[in-house]
Amino acid sequence: MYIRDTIAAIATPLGSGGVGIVRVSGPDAEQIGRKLFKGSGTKNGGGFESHRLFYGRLVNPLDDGLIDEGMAVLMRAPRSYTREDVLELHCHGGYYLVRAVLQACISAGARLAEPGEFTRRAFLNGRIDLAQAESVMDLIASRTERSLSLAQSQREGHLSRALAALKAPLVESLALVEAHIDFPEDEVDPAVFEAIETGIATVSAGISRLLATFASGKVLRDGVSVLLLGLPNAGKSSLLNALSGTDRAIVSALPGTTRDLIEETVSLQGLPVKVIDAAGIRAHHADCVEQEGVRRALDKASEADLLLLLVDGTAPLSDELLELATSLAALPYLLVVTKSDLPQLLDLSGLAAPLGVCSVSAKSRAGIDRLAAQIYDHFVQSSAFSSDAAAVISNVRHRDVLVRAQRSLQDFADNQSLGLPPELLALDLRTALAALGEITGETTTDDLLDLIFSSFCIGK
Ligand SMILES: Nc1nc2c(c(=O)[nH]1)N(C=O)[C@@H](CNc1ccc(C(=O)N[C@@H](CCC(=O)O)C(=O)O)cc1)CN2
Ligand SMILES: Nc1nc2c(ncn2[C@@H]2O[C@H](COP(=O)(O)OP(=O)(O)OP(=O)(O)O)[C@@H](O)[C@H]2O)c(=O)[nH]1
Ligand SMILES: [Mg+2]
Repeated sequence: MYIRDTIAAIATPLGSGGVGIVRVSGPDAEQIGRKLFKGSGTKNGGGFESHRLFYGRLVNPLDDGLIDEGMAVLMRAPRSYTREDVLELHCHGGYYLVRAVLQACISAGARLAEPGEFTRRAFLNGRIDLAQAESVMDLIASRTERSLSLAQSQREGHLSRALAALKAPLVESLALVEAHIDFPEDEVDPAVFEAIETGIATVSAGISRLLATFASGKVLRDGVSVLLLGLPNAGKSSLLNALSGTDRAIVSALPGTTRDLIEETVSLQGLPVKVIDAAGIRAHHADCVEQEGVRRALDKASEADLLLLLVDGTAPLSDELLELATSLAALPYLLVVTKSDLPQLLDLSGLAAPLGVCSVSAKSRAGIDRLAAQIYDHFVQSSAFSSDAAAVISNVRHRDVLVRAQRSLQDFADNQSLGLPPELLALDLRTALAALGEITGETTTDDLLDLIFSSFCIGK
């Protein structure tokens, strides 16, 4: 990929919208702007004043034919998103219109940007590091306040700074080890060994602390799925509606109402949760459609991150329910007793509740918030955030890199106690350092960058 050329892409979602933006970055951005934007303010001085929005006409550079009325801004390097000259063309947000503006940019000499290429250039040109570039995608993908604030914290560089703080003692220890490569061991001051050991222990503890945030960080970023299972009429669809505050699923007094899987994503205290409602489980189906629904429900059971077994609190415990609970034995579930606003006839003794019990009413909403909190607590360990609230890892790539770095530090400790020569010890520390550098992108390869940025959307 050449960074000398000029790229263009649609920056706004495709479809109808108030405004659509086409973004151009690279050395020809200004020239392209002159070819296809005719604005009153840009005429006389013969060009764009940087960082100023102009009103004018967007025209086809091939024949000067009108495309749209629009606005344009040129942001001269290095004060731009990519640190290159960036041109933005703002037109009406029409499906065809925005494409026509993009096509005009291509006609004027730009090339279509690859997915994530604007952000990749921001990284390659040193405006942001790799962890910050990755956070841009998380920003776009986030659906709850919590996942957004995780992404913002990473974009602001909290993770990068935490890593820098780990690298410093590692670099110092490496310098000490390397300084003693040429000296036989008995000439080395024992205080030096101690300094190295302390340094490495600090780094190792810091890595462990970051790794401890991963499980919670990942679920807050990516969300989880929760499957509602139970006998027909247990109140599954009513609970889906209560948790989501919608009328998403049909509720009726007829057992066997729901057949398809019905999903709705809700935010439970900022945790993105995909709640899945399913057919009630029973052996004697009304018809083959219900039978298929039951099959799909049970299939989903092993896939979901958490099962809620819903039990109608107004009915006595049935053999069917015991059978269902037993069939789930290998999959831990949270037992949810429903319809708590009505007189309760259910005796729970004899029914296992591996993850606890809670009682709710979809009708009065009693217990709904407590259930939401229980689901949240099941996935998010608040302890992971209490100590070092700023830096959290939520990305599998970062986790894998930290595990690798930790392993190299362990190798260092093992090799040191074996009395191996400092050359080898230095190698372990350098490997750890290089691994840490992969998160922020000091050590990286084109393949890694291709992998990361290919999952971006075009135009970002
Ligand atoms: N119209 C528009 N809105 C947008 C973006 C954009 O590209 N265009 N952004 C795209 O993601 C986001 C804003 N992110 C940006 C980040 C940095 C710079 C930038 O120019 N930074 C320079 C200069 C800062 C300055 O002028 O002081 C720098 O940091 O060197 C611009 C946008 C969200 N909103
Ligand atoms: N009073 C009261 N009635 C409820 C409550 N939850 C559900 N119901 C009633 O119980 C019946 C069954 O509710 P659904 O939510 O359709 O039950 P389901 O588990 O989805 O049933 P299927 O889709 O047939 O498996 C309906 O008549 C609901 O109005 C509740 O909290 N309180
Ligand atoms: Mg239902």
